[in-house]
Amino acid sequence: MTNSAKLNRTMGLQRSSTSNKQKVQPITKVVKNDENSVDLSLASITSNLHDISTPNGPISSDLAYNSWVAEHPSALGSFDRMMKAAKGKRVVVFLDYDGTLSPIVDDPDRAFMSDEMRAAVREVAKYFPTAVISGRSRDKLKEFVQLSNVYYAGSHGMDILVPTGPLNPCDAKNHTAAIDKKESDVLFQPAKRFLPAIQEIRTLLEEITRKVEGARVEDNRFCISVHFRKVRDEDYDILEAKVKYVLKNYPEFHLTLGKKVLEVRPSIEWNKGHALEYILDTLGFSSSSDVLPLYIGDDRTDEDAFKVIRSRGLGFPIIVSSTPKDTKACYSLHDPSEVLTFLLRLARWRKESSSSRSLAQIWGPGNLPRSLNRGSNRDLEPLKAQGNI
Ligand SMILES: O=P(O)(O)OC[C@H]1O[C@H](O[C@H]2O[C@H](CO)[C@@H](O)[C@H](O)[C@H]2O)[C@H](O)[C@@H](O)[C@@H]1O
Repeated sequence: MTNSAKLNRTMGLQRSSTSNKQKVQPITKVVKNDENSVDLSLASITSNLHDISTPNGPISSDLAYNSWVAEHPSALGSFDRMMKAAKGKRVVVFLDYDGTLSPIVDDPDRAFMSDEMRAAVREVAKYFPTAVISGRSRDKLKEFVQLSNVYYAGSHGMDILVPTGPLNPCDAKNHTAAIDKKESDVLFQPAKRFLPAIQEIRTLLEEITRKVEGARVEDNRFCISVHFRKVRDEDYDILEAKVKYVLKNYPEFHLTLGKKVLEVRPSIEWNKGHALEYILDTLGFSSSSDVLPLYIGDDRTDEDAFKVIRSRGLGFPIIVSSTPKDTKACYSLHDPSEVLTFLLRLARWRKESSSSRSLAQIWGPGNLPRSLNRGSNRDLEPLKAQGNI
C-alpha cells in the first residue's frame, strides 16, 4: 500500500451518500474471479489508468482502492467517531469467520485463527454479546474458534445455538432441544427437513467431482461447499457444469458463489441477515431501539447482514477487503490483522468506559468532568448522522 493510501486509511475518509446496488442472489452463471471483483463505477473511473506506470509499478490499483476507501472509510480511522455514536447504545457484535477472523488459505481445514485473534474475540465477548456467523458447519466453527463465551451460527445461519429466550411461536417447529448442550440452550435449524437430500447431494458431488483435479467437497451440514481454489482455470467450466448437473434433480436447492467456492444451499428464505435478526430477537433485543449491531465480514453472504443493519437504521456494517468491492457495508477493514486491532480497541474502549461509568456513580449524575461525559443524543444514530442511509 502506498503512503497516501495508508494516510487515507488512518484518517478514515468520510463516506459519501452514494448507494450501492449489488444484490446477493442465487447465481445462474458464475463469475469466477470473485476475490478481485471491482465496483463497476470504480472500474469505469479507473479503466484508463491501468496503463499508467510509475518507477514503482502501476498506480491504478492503489487509486481504485483509495477511492473505494473514501466511500467505505476505515473502521480504524473512524473508530473514535463510531464509538462516540455508540455511547449509550447496547452494542451486539457479529463476526464472520473465514477471511475475517482467519486468513484465507488454500486448505479449508487449515484456516486456523491465531491465538491473538482468539484472545481478542474472548475479550470483546466479555463486554458485548458476541456471535460468530459462518458458512462452516457449526461444529467445525466451534472447533476453530474454541470459545465458550460466544454464540455460534453455522451453515450461513441455518444452524444456530442460542440460550432460550423470548422465542417467536411461529418458529417453534424449527427448534430442537440441544441435547449435547446446556439445558437452557436451543438449536434453531430452519433447513432441518432438507438434511437427507443434502447428504445425497454431498455423496453425488463427491463422486462427480472426483476426477477434477484440485476440486474439494466440504460438508457444512446444511450446505455443501465445492472448492475450486486449487482447480486449474481450464478445468473450472467442467466443474461448474458437473455441480449444476447434480442440482438438476434437486429443484429445492440452488447455487451461490463465495471466494473460489461454489455453495449448494436449500432454497429457503434464510441467510446471515435473518440469523442476525434471529439472534437479536432471542437475546431479547428485537424491539429495543437502542441496540447497535456491529457486523464484520468479508464475503458475499455477509452482504445480507449488512443489508439488515442498514434497514434497521442503526449499526455498523464493516467489510473486510483489500480490493474495491461493491458492498452494502459502510466501513472497511483491510484484512484480518486490522480486524484484530479493531476488536482489541473495541474491548479496550468498553473497559475504559465501564470504569468511567463507575466514576459516574461515585461523582453523581451531572458532576462528571467534561472529558468523561457521555455524548449527546445527537451522537446516537451513527448511520443517519453519516448520511449513510
Ligand atoms: O462465512 P464464512 O465463515 O466466511 O465461510 C465461507 C466459506 O469459508 C471457507 O472457504 C473459504 O476459506 C477457505 C479457507 O481460507 C478457502 O480455502 C476457500 O477458498 C474460501 O472460500 C469454507 O471452507 C467454506 O465452507 C465456507 O462456506
